[in-house]
Amino acid sequence: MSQKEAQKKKNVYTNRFYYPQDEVIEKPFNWKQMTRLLKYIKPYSKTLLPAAFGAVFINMIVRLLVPILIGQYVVDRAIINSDYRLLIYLIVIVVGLYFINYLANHFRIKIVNVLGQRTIHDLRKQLFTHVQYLSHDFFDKRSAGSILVRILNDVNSLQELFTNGIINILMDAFMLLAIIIILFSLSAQLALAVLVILPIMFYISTKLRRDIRRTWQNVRSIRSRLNSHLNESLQGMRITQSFAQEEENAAYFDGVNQENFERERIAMKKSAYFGPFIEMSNAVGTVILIAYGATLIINGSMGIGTFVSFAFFLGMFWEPISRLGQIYNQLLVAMASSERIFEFLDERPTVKESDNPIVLTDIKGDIQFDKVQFSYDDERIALHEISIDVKAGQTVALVGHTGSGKSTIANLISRFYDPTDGAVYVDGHNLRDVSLASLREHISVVLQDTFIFSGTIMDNIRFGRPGASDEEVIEAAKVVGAHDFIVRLANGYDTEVEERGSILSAGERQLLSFARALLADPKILILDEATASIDTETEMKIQAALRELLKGRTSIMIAHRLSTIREADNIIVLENGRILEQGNHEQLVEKQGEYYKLVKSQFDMFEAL
Ligand SMILES: Nc1ncnc2c1ncn2[C@@H]1O[C@H](COP(=O)(O)OP(=O)(O)OP(=O)(O)O)[C@@H](O)[C@H]1O
Repeated sequence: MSQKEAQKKKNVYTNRFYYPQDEVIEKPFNWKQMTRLLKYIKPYSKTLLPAAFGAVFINMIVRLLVPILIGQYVVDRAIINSDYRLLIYLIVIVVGLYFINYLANHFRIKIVNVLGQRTIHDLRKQLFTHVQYLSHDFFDKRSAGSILVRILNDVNSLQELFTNGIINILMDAFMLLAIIIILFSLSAQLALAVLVILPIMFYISTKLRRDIRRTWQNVRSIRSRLNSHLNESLQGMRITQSFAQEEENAAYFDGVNQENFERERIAMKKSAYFGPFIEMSNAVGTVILIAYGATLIINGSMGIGTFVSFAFFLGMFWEPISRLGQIYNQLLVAMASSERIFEFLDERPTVKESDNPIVLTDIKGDIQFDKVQFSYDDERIALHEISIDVKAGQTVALVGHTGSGKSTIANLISRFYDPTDGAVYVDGHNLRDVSLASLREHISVVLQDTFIFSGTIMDNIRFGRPGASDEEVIEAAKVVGAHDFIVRLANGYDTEVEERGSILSAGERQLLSFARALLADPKILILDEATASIDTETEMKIQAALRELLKGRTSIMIAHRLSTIREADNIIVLENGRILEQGNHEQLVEKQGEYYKLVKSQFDMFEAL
């Protein structure tokens, strides 16, 4: 294989799960964004924040005091005058100060970590809650993986900033200033000589750090792709095996895995430069200190005590410098992450509530579509001037070829989208004027692919009405005929159903979702009937369960089974987003139109009639 072909193949393997917008790892510093980020610390501005600053302040004072005590008092007074008494006092004071420093440091680390964790927790909670309220079109445009990356990785990458960054930036800046002032006041000549290398050192270390940080960001982004790939592969394992695609799948995995290896190798290599570089700058400073400092002592322009204090302060000097460089880089990364987080937070639901929405406390269940036009993407029209009138308690079957607009009609009743033109009414209220939560309280949607959450069977049914008692859950299961199979499971209602309910059969999952819907006791039921062929016995059970479920409700069924369609009060036949005809089964069969043809072709009509 040529190199070009190999690269092309490699790209194919690594381009899956690639979200370009999530790859940007740094952005220029932006004050507005920073102020917005700082707001997340505000709730703690009267509790954790002052406590952290207090601890930092004590720590700084001790660190600045000790070298002065040692140089100016231990060396220049106690040692030079051989004053043992003073020496012992001084040692006790230094020990005491270090002990206070230990306590303050311990306290600081603890508080700063809690502060960071809390802020991250608040931000993640806000982001998730916000995303949950976004309209369907938001999720249509994005893959679950890319949303996941923002809620997990981007929020995580702010953690370091909130944990140490913001506190350290102030502490280090203050410390640096204090050390420079002290160095100059101890010996301006020596300070100048030693600090000449400062700008070069700061420049190189910041650049180096940024470079290293970027390489680690690259590692992080490939890791999240590895996760997405693994997640999808495991979910789709049965399909992979049934199509014997293990080899191809392994090649995809290896593509991402190999990339991960390479990026980690580069990151490690670059990281290996940093520690030695700081040590080397330290060494250069020390050489200047010894060479020039000794000269100053010998020619009598500096005392030994001052030299000792100077050496201590110089030793403390490099740490805040290198940390400030690190924080600066952290800030740039935080800019990119926070921009992506704020982009989600600024996203508003396209389906908006009016300022004074009508709260639907009790409804009858009438539904009207008045010349509804709808398009998902402003290009293709999914519904053309649809007018439908459903009376409370009626069952309406939507029938039509795939893509004809059946699910779209169902989506508009729940107001997951707003019509582009025309209006949908429930009990005479335009859906744009009613409160979303109160509307959806009266509607239950049973999808073809029933979603089972991890938890027990009991929890899954109770999802329909979280306040329901165990007895009510069991009663609902009995009415739809799910009770029998549930009690046969290992732990009955307490059986855990992980992994989207894979321990249950399609028919059982369907019955479970009926029980869930019945428990919710909605006035309007939207039901996407499963197309999966199930055995006649289950089919009959489901049919019986359906009859129970439909009693006293307005029902919109996306129907596939003739048995269901025949019982509907009204059958609406759709084609390319238009209503072709409507009526009950007998009327439509008599008409010998599209419905007749559809039934004939799909359901082996002659036998059924
Ligand atoms: N989220 C979406 N974004 C863009 N277009 C969509 C979306 N959902 C559906 N469509 C398009 O709208 C049209 C109607 O789709 P709809 O899902 O309502 O059909 P359907 O009759 O329910 O089909 P099926 O029986 O296969 O479920 C189709 O052309 C489809 O491609």
